Amino acid sequence: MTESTNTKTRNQNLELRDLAWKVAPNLVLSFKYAWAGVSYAFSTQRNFRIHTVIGTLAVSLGLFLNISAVEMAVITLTCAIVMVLELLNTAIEAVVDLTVKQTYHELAKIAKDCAAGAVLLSAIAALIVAVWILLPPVLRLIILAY
Ligand SMILES: Nc1ncnc2c1ncn2[C@@H]1O[C@H](COP(=O)(O)OP(=O)(O)OP(=O)(O)O)[C@@H](O)[C@H]1O
Repeated sequence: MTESTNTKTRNQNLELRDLAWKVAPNLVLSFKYAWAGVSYAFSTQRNFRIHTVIGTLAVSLGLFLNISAVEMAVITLTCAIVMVLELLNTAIEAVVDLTVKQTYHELAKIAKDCAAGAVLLSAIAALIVAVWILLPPVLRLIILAY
């Protein structure tokens, strides 16, 4: 690709970006919009609230049990992945609804089902990780108590 073709493509991309209703002019506003996305998901998506509560409980339990730094990192990352995928699932649902409105479309179904499947797989993985890491110290604590 020549230099002029590169410049032309870059200019076309910038023009397309101008089609956004609003572009964040600075970092603070970028954070504000990102936080608005998280707040929206929390207030409208029951699953996101459930994952937030379970994630907070898992991380708190890890801190309480004084597990190792690596184990703590694995628990935190696994919980974060579930929540990140839930946010992406919400974003995909919104874009699909925007595109097909209230009409049935096989591709809309595939997009939504796959996005939901991604959340499901990550939640199963998170459950396995939590049982693997948190269950042994919890059991030890129970055995010590009796
Ligand atoms: N426009 C559509 N065309 C075809 N199928 C659709 C369409 N909209 C929704 N569906 C089907 O209905 C299911 C639920 O869609 P919906 O938009 O209600 O997601 P949801 O229940 O909010 O999902 P989640 O619980 O993951 O947030 C989808 O997984 C898909 O199978």
